[in-house]
Amino acid sequence: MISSLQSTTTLSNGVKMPLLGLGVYKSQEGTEVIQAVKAAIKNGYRSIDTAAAYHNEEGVGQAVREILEQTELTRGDLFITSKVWNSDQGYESTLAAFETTMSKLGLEQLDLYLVHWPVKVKYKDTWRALEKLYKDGRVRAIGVSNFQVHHLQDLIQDAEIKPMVNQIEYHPRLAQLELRTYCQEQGIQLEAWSPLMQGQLLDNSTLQEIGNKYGKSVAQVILRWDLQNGFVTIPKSTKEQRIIENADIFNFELTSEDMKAIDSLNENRRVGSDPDNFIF
Ligand SMILES: NC(=O)C1=CN([C@@H]2O[C@H](COP(=O)(O)OP(=O)(O)OC[C@H]3O[C@@H](n4cnc5c(N)ncnc54)[C@H](OP(=O)(O)O)[C@@H]3O)[C@@H](O)[C@H]2O)C=CC1
Repeated sequence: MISSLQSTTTLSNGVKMPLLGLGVYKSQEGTEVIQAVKAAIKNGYRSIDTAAAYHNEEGVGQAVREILEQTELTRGDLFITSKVWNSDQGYESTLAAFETTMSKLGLEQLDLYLVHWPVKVKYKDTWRALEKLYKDGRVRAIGVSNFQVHHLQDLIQDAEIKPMVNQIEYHPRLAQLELRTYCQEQGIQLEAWSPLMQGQLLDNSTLQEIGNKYGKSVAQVILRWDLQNGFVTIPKSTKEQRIIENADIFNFELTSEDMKAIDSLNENRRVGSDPDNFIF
């Protein structure tokens, strides 16, 4: 149920994942990311989305440690995600990358580990490494990111464990309809990255009009639309006021007309790379 900032979705293996989390891509390692993560958790967030490629896992880990010392929260209250980067893909290299991530984070167990991008030829070996980490209890859930339907079909046909999550670019300009249907059929939880289209939708008049009806900002309208569409969402901000604003989405409900009006903004337009054509 979408009722509060602590609301969760249940992944296919029974693990509960918060519906809303803080993204930390481009949050600078050190003071900036530490302050953002602490501000988020102090204001009720329970989930943080980082990656080896963001070069801020040490700051995320430090913020988590400080929060656990300063509050009554326990490690089990928090949900930390990281991702294996493209140059580390392959079986042994993923296992090694995971150890580096864990020592940077200073954690014993990760909540969710994702294959960051579907690096051709390698992603199946990478997935076998994630399956091992899961079976060994090092991670509570495993998933992928930026996988298209054909990548998922290819992966699943050889996999022992189906991905529990697919984290994809998703916002009102990029509806991902086919992928969405496929993941829902397969029981794969969808998670929206760049939900605010990196700020590019904030002056959209349709979204502004909908927001005005509820006394909500465009960011809040989009994030609520994510949740009502069944997505976990992870907006990024380093500013406490916006971190609070982005989480204040549990006290209103978009009508089906609002949802349709937002759906109609789709242009199949990305701000990030195309998973079928990326070079990094
Ligand atoms: N798996 C993948 O390949 C990818 C995953 N991600 C994940 O998704 C997260 C979110 O995506 P991201 O690309 O960061 O972009 P978002 O769509 O979350 O937008 C972030 C931008 O919007 C600004 N912003 C945030 N909240 C507000 C607000 N309420 N009002 C006005 N401006 C606002 C932020 O600025 P400021 O910080 O100054 O507030 C920042 O410039 C990432 O941080 C990362 O964790 C992202 C890209 C790829």
